[in-house]
Amino acid sequence: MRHRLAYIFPLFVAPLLLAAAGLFVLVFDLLPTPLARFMDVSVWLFALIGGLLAFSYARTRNFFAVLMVLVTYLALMQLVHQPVINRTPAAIPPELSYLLISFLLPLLLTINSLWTERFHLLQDLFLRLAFLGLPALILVAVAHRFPAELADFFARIYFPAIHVEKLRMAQIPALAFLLSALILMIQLIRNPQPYFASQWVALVSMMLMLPYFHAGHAPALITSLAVLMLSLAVLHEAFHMAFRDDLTGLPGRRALNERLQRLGRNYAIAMSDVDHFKKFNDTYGHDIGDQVLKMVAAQLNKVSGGGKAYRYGGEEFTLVFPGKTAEEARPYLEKLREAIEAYQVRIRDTASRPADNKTGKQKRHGSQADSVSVTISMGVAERTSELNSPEEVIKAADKALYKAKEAGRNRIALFK
Ligand SMILES: Nc1nc2c(ncn2[C@@H]2O[C@H](COP(=O)(O)OP(=O)(O)OP(=O)(O)O)[C@@H](O)[C@H]2O)c(=O)[nH]1
Repeated sequence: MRHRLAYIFPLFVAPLLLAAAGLFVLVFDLLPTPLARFMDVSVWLFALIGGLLAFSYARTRNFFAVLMVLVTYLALMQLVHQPVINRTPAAIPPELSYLLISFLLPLLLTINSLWTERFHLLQDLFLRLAFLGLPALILVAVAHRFPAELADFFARIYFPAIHVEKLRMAQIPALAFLLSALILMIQLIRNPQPYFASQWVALVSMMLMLPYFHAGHAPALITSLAVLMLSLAVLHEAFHMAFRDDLTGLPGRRALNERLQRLGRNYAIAMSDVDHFKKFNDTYGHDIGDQVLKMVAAQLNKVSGGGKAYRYGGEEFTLVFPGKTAEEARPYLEKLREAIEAYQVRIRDTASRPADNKTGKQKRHGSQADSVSVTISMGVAERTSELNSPEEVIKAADKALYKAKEAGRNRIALFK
């Protein structure tokens, strides 16, 4: 859980900074006039950029999140702001439109984010449009036919004891926002992706903005920022895909190559490899092999002493220690080796457990029931006058790793 939080926290940085900047500007009324005039355009501009980015990376989920935030803003302006402020006539009473908007936004965003991209791009777009448009159309039709009843249903305070007046929102929409925020947070914890973090912040920002639909440039500014967060999430995800290893979440080979180009004059590099992993895979199956690789990666990711872990490929990992010699890096590596040796991975994949109950019981017997462990070997080398490029240091670390394997595995060898 702790290593998961370490992945999740950075995902919030950009969206929270944007939200905080928006709030700061609004509270202290700092929006310069030329920029304020740009606000109405910026909603469209950011939505266009976000939509195009999402579309070109085939992220239909992001595309619809951007679209829904944009439609929410337009509906708020046309169906609530205009009739209330400019007293233009409206087919549905603006109070009811407001209630419907504040209910539909969290509902549709949640359906959209629970729905993973599974189909062909156009098929997915069409299905989403139909499934997300349908509840909205039904509610609009009911609103035309029974406006008073629907308004009463949405605006009624069902539980006065837990009503939060400060939210300035009826209980059903508030509950929809709360549930949506909860579901998104669970999705984020289970699957740390920039999309969920950005959508969470965008959702909360939109929720806080809705009651201020009449307040100058506030709706346009907050909507622009929400769309910008969702657009940045697409870029962040593209970056993740290119630089992060999908299985372990560690930076991958490409990120390592980038890092190697920026190392200074002194550094140590360790190559580490899971011991007898082929046999492990053959015994427990590839899925449990994957679970073990994730555990190894999570442990290596905790490296201290200024080191950084990368997945080199397969069951091989690289640790880079800028400014350290191999001897200086050794104690930090030793700590990792010990932690991995001691770690018991619980086997969650029931399919790969022994099928018959008797064998299963035998396997589960004893204190180590349903868990497995592995060891790793490491080879370390440092930059010297003979090894003066990162590639040469990696080759030397690989040679040392081979020595560690030959010497019995579950140990660290220094290149000499
Ligand atoms: N489950 C799983 N296995 C992988 C993955 N990548 C590589 N492997 C397996 O890792 C194993 C590596 O085997 P070897 O390099 O021969 O290592 P070994 O001989 O078992 O062990 P040592 O001699 O101790 O290095 C192969 O069986 C690969 O299929 C992965 O992403 N997931």
